[in-house]
Amino acid sequence: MSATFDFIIVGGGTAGCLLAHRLSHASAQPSVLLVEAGSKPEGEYLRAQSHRYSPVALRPDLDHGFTSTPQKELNQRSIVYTRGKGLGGSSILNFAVYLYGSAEDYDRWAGLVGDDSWAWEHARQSFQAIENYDFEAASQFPHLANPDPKLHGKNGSVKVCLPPALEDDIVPTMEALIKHGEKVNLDMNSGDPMGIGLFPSSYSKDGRTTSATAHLVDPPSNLTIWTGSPVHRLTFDGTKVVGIETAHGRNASSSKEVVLCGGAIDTPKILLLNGIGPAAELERLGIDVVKDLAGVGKALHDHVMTFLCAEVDSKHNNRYAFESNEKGMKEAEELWKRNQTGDLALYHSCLWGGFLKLPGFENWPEYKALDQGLQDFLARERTPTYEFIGNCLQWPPGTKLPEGSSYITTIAFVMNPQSQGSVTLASQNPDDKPIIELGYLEHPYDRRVLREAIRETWTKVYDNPEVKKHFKSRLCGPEDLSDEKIEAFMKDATTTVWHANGSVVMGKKDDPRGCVDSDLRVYGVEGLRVADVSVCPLTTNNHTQATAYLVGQKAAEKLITEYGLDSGSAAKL
Ligand SMILES: Cc1cc2nc3c(=O)[nH]c(=O)nc-3n(C[C@H](O)[C@H](O)[C@H](O)COP(=O)(O)OP(=O)(O)OC[C@H]3O[C@@H](n4cnc5c(N)ncnc54)[C@H](O)[C@@H]3O)c2cc1C
Repeated sequence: MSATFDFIIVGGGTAGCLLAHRLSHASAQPSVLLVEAGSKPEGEYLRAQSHRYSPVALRPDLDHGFTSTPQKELNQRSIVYTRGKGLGGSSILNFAVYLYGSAEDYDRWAGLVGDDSWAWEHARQSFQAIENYDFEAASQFPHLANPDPKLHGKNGSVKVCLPPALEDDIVPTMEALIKHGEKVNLDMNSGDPMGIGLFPSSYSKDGRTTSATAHLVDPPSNLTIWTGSPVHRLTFDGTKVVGIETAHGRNASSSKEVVLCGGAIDTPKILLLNGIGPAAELERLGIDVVKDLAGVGKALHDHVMTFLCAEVDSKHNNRYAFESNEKGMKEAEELWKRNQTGDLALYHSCLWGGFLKLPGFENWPEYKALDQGLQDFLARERTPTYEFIGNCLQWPPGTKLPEGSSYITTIAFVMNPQSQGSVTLASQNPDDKPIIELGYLEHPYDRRVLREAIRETWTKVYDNPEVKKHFKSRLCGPEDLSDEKIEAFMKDATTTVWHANGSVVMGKKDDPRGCVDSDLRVYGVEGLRVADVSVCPLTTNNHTQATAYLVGQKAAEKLITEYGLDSGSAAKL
């Protein structure tokens, strides 16, 4: 006989751990089962700032190991599609940028789904409930970062922090850009992301916060956690979901609901395997249809980016000298282990950049061809056309530089991508990886944005006189800034930001692509909700972990209120 829980959460990732925490701490103490495919990750190297880019390489066991189909617009390249596996999900191995998105995103989200609880004013309160913002770090650079404490939370579990120290080149480079006309944004998480600024991150002086380190410390006795347990089957009573079965045949029943938090690739996979999706597609694979739902696995959206890297003289910065010095690196590891200080707390601890408009975008034919509602949204003051990051890993990684040289890596991103991909099943075997078609750059608007964003980023940073005087050579970038050369470069260099979303999209009842309603209930199936970034009806203008936390928080607020689990919490909505 299987054990029965009030709620079963499938996927202990970014959204899933937060949801498990909130539900299990509600005053009614509902019984909650959290079922995670991967392990409970341990290990010091997941923790230092400098390692923000390396968990995937160091711990392949924490990655689901997906690869996309060959991409038509990217010279038929396939993209390695990392997804976190283990308690914490993708928050274990993401690059830790912590940005909310624009107020415009949430207001548009609310409008698209017809539910004000997703609008900015409510989203802002939910963001505050999630975070524990460290203001001390910011106090050192008040002209570059000065968030208003009233707009941020102190009582949440996700530690959000501005960098406590900056590498040598960051302040001068930001100041050089500001001198040449860039607006500085003192709080990138105010709902207005426009301008350049220091990006907060989910690193604190204690290291990386994952959703598991934030939300699963000391779990209460009414929260049961199964790891190493990929869920393959949903169990049904007619069209009502009443439980789950894992790959190893372990069963559990739900007396209230099952909530899928498997992320933008696995959640549609679980639905499709269990007969919820486009009927014709399921029948072709011999899967019995429980609910014909055309949008499942469709509308996959993602941010794309290209790295741009230049060799500079080492008077600009000494990142390369640090990274290429094995002895210094070992000492830094020792120091980090001893007291979380030293070079590993400095190098790559800070990402800075900007969310900006591309000049003249309103006149592009690619913009004018979009529907009017979208054009209006893109034209709003707080909606960026592109993002750039001002310093990142050396690119291509491992490039050897002569003594006296270092590097600056910038990144250009497309915001509000219009290209669409899909997640479909390769077979009815749950062990088979799904087919991930990303559709990158297939929409002409995205190609235009990326082309102009590359030109703007390159010009803004490398042609700035303060940077140019240190410039030595191009390590990664277009041969020149003509349309032709940039477009050729895009085909070779465009890659993912791993922000997949929208594959089980939230929509109004009459929206043909809608899979869940604004309370996250799967249309036409009782007892089943989805709470992860697969529900996003638009790709928010940020890096998506904060959006995942927001969806987890909203799911908790809605379930707690609906089931009357915590009388005090109703006021929060
Ligand atoms: C390499 C990388 C870098 C990134 N960098 C950033 C960044 O710097 N800043 C930022 O904001 N965002 C970043 N992101 C994106 C961000 O981390 C994700 O959008 C977000 O974490 C997704 O959260 P989620 O809850 O939807 O899914 P996830 O956090 O991926 O959680 C899904 C969970 O479900 C589990 N699961 C899947 N299938 C099953 C099953 N059948 N049974 C049981 N469990 C299952 C998975 O193992 C996983 O634990 C990055 C992502 C990656 C991969």
